[in-house]
Amino acid sequence: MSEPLLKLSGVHTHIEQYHILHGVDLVVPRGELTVLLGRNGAGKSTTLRTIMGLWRASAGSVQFDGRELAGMETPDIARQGIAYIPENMGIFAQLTVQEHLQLACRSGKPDAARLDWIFGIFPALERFWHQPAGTLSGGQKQMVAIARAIIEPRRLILVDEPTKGLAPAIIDHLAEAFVQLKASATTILLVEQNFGFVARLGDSVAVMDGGVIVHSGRMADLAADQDLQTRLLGLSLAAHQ
Ligand SMILES: Nc1ncnc2c1ncn2[C@@H]1O[C@H](COP(=O)(O)OP(=O)(O)OP(=O)(O)O)[C@@H](O)[C@H]1O
Repeated sequence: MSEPLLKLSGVHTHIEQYHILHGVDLVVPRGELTVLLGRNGAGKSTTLRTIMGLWRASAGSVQFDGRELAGMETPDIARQGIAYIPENMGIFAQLTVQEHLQLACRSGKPDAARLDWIFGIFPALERFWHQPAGTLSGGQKQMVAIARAIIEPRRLILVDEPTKGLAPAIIDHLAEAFVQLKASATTILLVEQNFGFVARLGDSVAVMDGGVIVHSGRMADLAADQDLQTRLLGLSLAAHQ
């Protein structure tokens, strides 16, 4: 098997006086969609922010294609070809869809073929191209956030709970978008709580609890094993209620 694209080993993160990640070991294989599951407060968002350098790892290593990211500044991490879509999406209400995508291009102008590919995935973005993002629905804003992340080719995309607060029809559309993104050989690390959404999409899965990874394996194995789901997802929920 080839070396994973991203590998976290023994990562600890402190936020002020709080010790949040307690030695995270996580492997993200190349070209796959890896899902990070776990209850609220398990440390999933902190893991993504630590990879991006938005929180500093206090110990451990974050290897990206053999290069150490821990200690690097966030813009340098992004320059490795890593995009991050935070839970709040970071959309600017006054800027149009066009302006969001232009700002995300180093050349200031999206590549025409790439833009056509994105419009194929999200036709609504072409329709609302000149509209301020503040006037779009939650699902359409999520599409802007994803489009902005992939307007230039990326090696790894980190996505934090893209389905949160979205209607089922929009979630189905997003699932289709992720299928197309995967087909373009982009590696994806997706944080989710919606198991139905990711059970079909994920290649590999890791489950977090209490700031550590408590399970990792193939998503197909977890999706087919009710007992394992209950033990990992149900039990961890019950234990913390
Ligand atoms: N800025 C902060 N200051 C202090 N504690 C924080 C901060 N951000 C997160 N935490 C704490 O870190 C822990 C992990 O939070 P994190 O957001 O990583 O969890 P999560 O698994 O992504 O859950 P959620 O789905 O609720 O976002 C929680 O106990 C949270 O309260």
